Amino acid sequence: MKMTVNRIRVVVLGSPRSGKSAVVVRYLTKRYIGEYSSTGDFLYQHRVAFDGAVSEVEILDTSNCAIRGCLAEHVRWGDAFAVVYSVCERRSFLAAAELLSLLERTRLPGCAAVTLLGNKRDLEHAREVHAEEGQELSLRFGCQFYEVSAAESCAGAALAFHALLREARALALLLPAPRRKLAAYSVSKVRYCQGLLANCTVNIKSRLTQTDLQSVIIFL
Ligand SMILES: Nc1nc2c(ncn2[C@@H]2O[C@H](COP(=O)(O)OP(=O)(O)OP(=O)(O)O)[C@@H](O)[C@H]2O)c(=O)[nH]1
Repeated sequence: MKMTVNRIRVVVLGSPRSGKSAVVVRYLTKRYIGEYSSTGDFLYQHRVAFDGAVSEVEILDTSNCAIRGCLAEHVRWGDAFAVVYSVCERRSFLAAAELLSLLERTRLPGCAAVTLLGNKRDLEHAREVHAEEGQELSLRFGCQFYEVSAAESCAGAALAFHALLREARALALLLPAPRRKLAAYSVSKVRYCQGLLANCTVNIKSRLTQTDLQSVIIFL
């Protein structure tokens, strides 16, 4: 039997409409859904097994948190961060750089796993940010980097999240919790999805079947 070693909290940050929800749902359900509710944050729970151990993973898909004033709280809450931008929108890339800078300033160095995701790579004709620029930014901040397309395939999102979780788990094993956490976090501001995306079925503007929801518990 596999042993549960830890809980990993992942925060997904990025500009509005960069595709945060699309990437998260792609990873969790392997499905692409065109439109999502943008009214608030969603907390997803799932369980992953890799490298002979199980982790309980919480993924916080944020929306407009800079405007709503909960960004700092999210940054304290997370163990791992996926910073998403759209390769078709330079402004979202600059915002991603700001977010990486914020993470560097507010988290102890090397104490949080971070990945930079350039989404919408399927829209090559509308590209405004070259892959090399994403690569350079990730090197500057010492984080992982992937270009993905939530619309086109689930492979990129799965690879990126898997690598992020692996790094987060390694950090959790190496560093005691007080060094990773600078403050406790209240979940009162997020809609907590007990069970399998129970709340999200109402908010995602396309219906997920019960089978889809069950597939949220995935084993990598
Ligand atoms: N072509 C293409 N469109 C995408 C991709 N990912 C997301 N989109 C579209 O981009 C729009 C925004 O996607 P969302 O996932 O809602 O973006 P978000 O960052 O969660 O948006 P907010 O919640 O407003 O911050 C939607 O119309 C999606 O269908 C992608 O990989 N390729």
